Amino acid sequence: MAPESSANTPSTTENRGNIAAASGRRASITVELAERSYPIEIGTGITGELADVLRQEVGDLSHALVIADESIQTHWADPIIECLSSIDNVRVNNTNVPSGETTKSVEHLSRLWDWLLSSGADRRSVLFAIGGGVVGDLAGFAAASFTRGIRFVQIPTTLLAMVDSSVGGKTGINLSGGKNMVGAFWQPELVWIDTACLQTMGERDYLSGLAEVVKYGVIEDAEFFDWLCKNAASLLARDHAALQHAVTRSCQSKARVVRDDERETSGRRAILNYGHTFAHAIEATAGYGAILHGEAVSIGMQMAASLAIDMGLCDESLLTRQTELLTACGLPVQFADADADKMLPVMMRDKKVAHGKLRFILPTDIGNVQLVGDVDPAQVRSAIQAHR
Ligand SMILES: NC(=O)c1ccc[n+]([C@@H]2O[C@H](COP(=O)([O-])OP(=O)(O)OC[C@H]3O[C@@H](n4cnc5c(N)ncnc54)[C@H](O)[C@@H]3O)[C@@H](O)[C@H]2O)c1
Ligand SMILES: O=C(O)C(=O)C[C@@H](O)[C@H](O)[C@H](O)COP(=O)(O)O
Ligand SMILES: [Zn+2]
Repeated sequence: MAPESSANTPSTTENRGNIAAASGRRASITVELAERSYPIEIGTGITGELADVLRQEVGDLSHALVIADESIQTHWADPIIECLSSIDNVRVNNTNVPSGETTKSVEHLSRLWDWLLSSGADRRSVLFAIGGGVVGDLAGFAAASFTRGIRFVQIPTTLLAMVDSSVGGKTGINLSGGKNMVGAFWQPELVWIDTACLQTMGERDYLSGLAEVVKYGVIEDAEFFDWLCKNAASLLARDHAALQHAVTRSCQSKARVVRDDERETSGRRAILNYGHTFAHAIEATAGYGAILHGEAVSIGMQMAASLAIDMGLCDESLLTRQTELLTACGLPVQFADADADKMLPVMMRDKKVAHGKLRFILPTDIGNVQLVGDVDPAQVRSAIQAHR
């Protein structure tokens, strides 16, 4: 076992303090990245406030290119388009992509490039991604690559996208052999989170988002982990106040980590990958979409915790507490079809692999993780077997 970095820094008042009340109803968090800094605005039923925020945050807006998940076009994208059209001298084009993980593909990316071209997009145009993580990742990469980069705005409509994928600028698509294998770091101009969207989500997709919320508690926010243990029932009931707190706290966590290591070079940002080496292999081997990303992350965090116990990094009580919280959140904690023979070759393509060696984010206690290299593949197999 080789701990490569103690990837955590203690939480301080300073780095918890990046939140401000933007209005009576909205909270605002800044992702501090010098000239690439941008706000995350969080509230419920706030579409009426978007035009003013765009005037403030996205200057020189004359052409909006709206890419929305087809299933939320009427309910959530149309009101945004109405708002954009109400801004003086703004031309709006709109297209849809199909729902589901298989849309994060080179075929859909290529169609979006052609659509951008035929819509007359130029370097002053602004792309709006409305939907879950699939749309955010795909449309974000279209923005990163079209004419070598145009501005974009993230309008996440799923819990997972609100707490994780819309923030931090990781964009990309899948290859059949591996998740997110082609992409770019490309930060948005603004993340606009209206938690009202969560009320129309299907149960399975909604619960999937809770896995990434639990992740923040384990990797760097023990106090939030305890809050989640006490408030899981309110989150399951989609209580507005509980959601506002969970989304805000998660975005604060993500903003802190991204500020400290935007491009995952120092090891700090890699903590957001807790459970993901296993999760991405589960998703790819099960076939994209069969197991949702958050479900795979839940199972992957269990496997990572078992690996950490086996390596003497933490004790059993961590796994017990994590299992209890994930179960209370209605998430799976095992995967009967997990096949180490199929998963290990996929895991070797993980982006944390260095010099041909697997590296994992492993917990030492709730709120603390380490980037650990040179792990014995036999122990990785045992961790997979432990959660079948
Ligand atoms: N870029 C990042 O940092 C990052 C972080 C985490 C996850 N991800 C990626 O995000 C993806 C998963 O995102 P996801 O969970 O949002 O999945 P998703 O985008 O597939 O959305 C889940 C489902 O919810 C539907 N939907 C969206 N909004 C809705 C609403 N308000 N009401 C009803 N239905 C709605 C969609 O049509 C879809 O069927 C994965 O590809 C994962 O790899 C990226
Ligand atoms: O933002 C990050 O950094 C993350 O790792 C967040 C993860 O939840 C997310 O699933 C991400 O897409 C995984 O990135 P990858 O680099 O392992 O593909
Ligand atoms: Zn993830």
